[in-house]
Amino acid sequence: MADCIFCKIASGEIPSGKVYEDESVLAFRDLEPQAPTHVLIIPKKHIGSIMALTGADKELAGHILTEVAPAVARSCGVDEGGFRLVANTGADGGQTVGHLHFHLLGGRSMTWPPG
Ligand SMILES: CCNS(=O)(=O)OC[C@H]1O[C@@H](n2cnc3c(N)ncnc32)[C@H](O)[C@@H]1O
Repeated sequence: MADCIFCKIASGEIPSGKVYEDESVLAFRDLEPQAPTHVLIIPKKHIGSIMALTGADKELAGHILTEVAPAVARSCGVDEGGFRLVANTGADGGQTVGHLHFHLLGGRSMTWPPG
């Protein structure tokens, strides 16, 4: 999507701290990290949010959850200590960038419930 900042990162128009990339997914460090490890995992394809996923995205979604997130967790060294994987969705969910992304936060203890 032309005016989507994460699409611009996915295309390389905007630089990012890449930690993982394949043909369909990109992961990069968050600009304002909320934990020692704070990585965003995004589909390169523009999908607005969790609510915009369709059956056609099942393989992509499964790839992110079963392969990419674990690989990023391992590469960031948070797989054993534990991490949080968050997809903020919509206004009440705190989503400010309208391109589906999963926050992978680790390196410190997380509190519950989330704020
Ligand atoms: C309030 C959470 N809102 S959010 O769940 O929508 O998360 C958006 C996240 O994108 C991050 N972000 C915005 N622009 C960039 C960028 N150019 N590079 C890396 N991270 C970015 C923000 O710091 C924020 O954590």
